[in-house]
Amino acid sequence: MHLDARLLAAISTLYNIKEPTALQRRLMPHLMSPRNHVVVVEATGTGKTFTMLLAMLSATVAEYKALAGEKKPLEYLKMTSLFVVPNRELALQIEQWAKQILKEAYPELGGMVQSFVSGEPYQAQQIKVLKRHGPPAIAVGTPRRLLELLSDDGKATGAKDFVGLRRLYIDEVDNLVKIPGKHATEKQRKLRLTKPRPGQVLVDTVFEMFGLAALARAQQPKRLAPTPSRQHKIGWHKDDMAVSKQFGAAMGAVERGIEAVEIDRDMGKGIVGARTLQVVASSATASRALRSWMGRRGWVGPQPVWVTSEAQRTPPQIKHFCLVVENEHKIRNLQIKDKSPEAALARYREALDAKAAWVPGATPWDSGVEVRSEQQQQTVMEIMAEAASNVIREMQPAGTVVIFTRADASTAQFGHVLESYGVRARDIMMRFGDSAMSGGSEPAVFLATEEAARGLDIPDASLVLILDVPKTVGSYLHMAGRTGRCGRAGSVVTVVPVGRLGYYESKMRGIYGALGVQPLRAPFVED
Ligand SMILES: Nc1ncnc2c1ncn2[C@@H]1O[C@H](COP(=O)(O)OP(=O)(O)OP(=O)(O)O)[C@@H](O)[C@H]1O
Repeated sequence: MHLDARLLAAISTLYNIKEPTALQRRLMPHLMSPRNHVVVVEATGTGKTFTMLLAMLSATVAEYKALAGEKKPLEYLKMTSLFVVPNRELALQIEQWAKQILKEAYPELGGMVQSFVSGEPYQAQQIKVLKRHGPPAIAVGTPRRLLELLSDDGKATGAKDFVGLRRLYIDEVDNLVKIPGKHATEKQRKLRLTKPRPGQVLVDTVFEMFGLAALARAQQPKRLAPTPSRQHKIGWHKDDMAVSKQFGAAMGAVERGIEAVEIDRDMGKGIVGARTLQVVASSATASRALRSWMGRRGWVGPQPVWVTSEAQRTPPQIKHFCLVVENEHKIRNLQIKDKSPEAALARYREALDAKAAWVPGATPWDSGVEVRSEQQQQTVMEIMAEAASNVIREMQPAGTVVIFTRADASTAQFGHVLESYGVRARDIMMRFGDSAMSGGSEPAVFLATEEAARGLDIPDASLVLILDVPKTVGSYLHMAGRTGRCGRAGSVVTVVPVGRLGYYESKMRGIYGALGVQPLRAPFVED
């Protein structure tokens, strides 16, 4: 199957995309083969999400044309593709891309895509669309919201709609399932087993519904919808444990479902050429543990196609800087370790002295977020805001700035403090409603949290500021990856407190080491 020519013309007009990237050349043929399950693990900003959407649109347009050509009712095109993403912002972005592309290429198919996310005014709009037009061909949504709708068969959508599902695309898969890491405690592991994340529940539920619906279709065409007691059982918000207990059976049901679809040669009446449910999972960070977990669970079948390179997970053109706040009056560049034995001995002596002189809670940096007093939090915010405004002034970014705020400060609170330092910033969500972000020549500045910005594409982002110690290497990689998109230049400045006995500073060294990147010295800061 080839990519639809009108869709290609549209992305050329809209985004000036003329040539496929190396990743797209490798990935697209697999996405376009419905029998292939695919796992994509590539650096941030390489076009994974965009390519998945393009394949989904192209396949759906082809199915639309086939049905229209045979004068078959278009309702068979309901819920053929499901795009699951971890956050509302990413779902809205994908929907926006899809609507822009369809408006340019196939204006009559604009209603083919609908996002399903939590919060108003989105929920009211979704229900209105579902009531008026029924489920869309392509649903893009967050797990929690999709589960709510799925378990609400009467009002919105339900298992019966899944008989036609052909594509299940899972973006940022590691964030959706969050399997316990290498160093997780026994308690954390148990908790995740008994309380799986909504993303995991959703995917397992979809498999089950798809399998059961296809099976029911093959055997008892008139009884597709699950019984009310069954609907209750699969309701996430009512009893997620009940759902998790059914997981074991889920994949078996899918296999049987697939067989049933295969046996039902007459499926052409309802589904154009559907034989299997194609599953595609992607992320810039998918650990070995996650990959084997997906394999064991059968999410991507026994032999998925792996599209991955051993290249750096962080784009090589991104420049990394790290500033360390020692106290209210001193900020400096991260010290790069001299690895000689003399230097190691000197560091050891310094650490002993520092330990002897250390007074618990003496500075805001010493205490954890949860025990920091209000006054201390305010001090930390002031210092970070001042540092952020200085970095923006000194670096003079050519494009948008994205600031990741500290975990203990709400973006609204921090925005307020930042404004007193002359930087007008808005929440990242505002990007969807208001394009006139910056006044005059000032760059647009957005405030974000790690969770809300996962996977977001801000093509002209040229500076990312991380005002906290990233939790993990993966956290840093995804935050940093909001810049340097698709080969463009970008800088990332992380501002961290020195931490108790230099702990945060050495954590940053560890992160850079794990990613194989060398932080640069910011010339505007004295060492
Ligand atoms: N062939 C191409 N040439 C130039 N730009 C492209 C091409 N294909 C996609 N792009 C652009 O590249 C960006 C890709 O963003 P996308 O979100 O898909 O990347 P991603 O790999 O999913 O990133 P992340 O890992 O951060 O989620 C988009 O702005 C898109 O317009």
